[in-house]
Amino acid sequence: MTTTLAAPPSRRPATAAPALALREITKTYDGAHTVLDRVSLDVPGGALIAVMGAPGSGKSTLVHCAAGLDDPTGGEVRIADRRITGLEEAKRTLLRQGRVGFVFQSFNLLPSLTIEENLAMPLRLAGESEDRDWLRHLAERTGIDRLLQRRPADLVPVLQQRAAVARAFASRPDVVVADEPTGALGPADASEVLDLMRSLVDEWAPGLLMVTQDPAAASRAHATFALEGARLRPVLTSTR
Ligand SMILES: Nc1ncnc2c1ncn2[C@@H]1O[C@H](COP(=O)(O)OP(=O)(O)OP(=O)(O)O)[C@@H](O)[C@H]1O
Repeated sequence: MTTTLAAPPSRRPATAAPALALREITKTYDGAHTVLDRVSLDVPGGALIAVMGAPGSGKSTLVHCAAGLDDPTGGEVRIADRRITGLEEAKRTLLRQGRVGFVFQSFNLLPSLTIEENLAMPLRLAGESEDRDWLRHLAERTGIDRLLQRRPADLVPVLQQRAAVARAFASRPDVVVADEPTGALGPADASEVLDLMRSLVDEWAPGLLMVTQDPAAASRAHATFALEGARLRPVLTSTR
């Protein structure tokens, strides 16, 4: 089953391909342990899609395959209609660096760099020139503009995650993937970060795929799916 959602208003043309498309993705470890079984999903630009699942259900595997960090055993992943599956490693890395942003549970900011340098890193990796006006705007929009010369360890967790969210959007990616983005935060801080991610998706219109065990996180999504028994099924939730 392919689940297609009507994209909310966005700056992407209505005819554009989904920001992220998973087609019949299968992932089997050690030739025997099937974690994803013919999973299909469209993430349109301007949509935040949540996938919930118990520990060990395959959420990280899904994110890794979707973002081109890992190749599925079968099926196809397309990012803005460019196939990422089956590409040789160097080409896959190049595509990922330019078109995919990442938010992790543990922030994963580079500790030796300032926040400003962390924000600029995706542009450098993608071989783009450092657009200082854009980075300044990004920092203001994510509420970290006064912290650009600090290092990650100087910031409380919620500000580190704000900076990580800013970094994820820095290269103006087609798709952002978030793996348990609220897992290291208390409820109030989690709510703040979720509101930020949702508002950036609404404003800048990448697709955002978030895997989480947190029902509060899923409540910010345009649509929610459950990963169970290696399959995805839609979940009815009230969205905000
Ligand atoms: N590289 C690997 N080699 C073999 N098995 C793996 C590998 N990565 C994950 N697995 C197995 O695949 C299953 C799904 O793991 P995954 O980390 O994707 O689940 P998850 O839902 O993200 O779990 P959690 O919420 O605990 O992080 C688990 O049984 C795990 O042990």
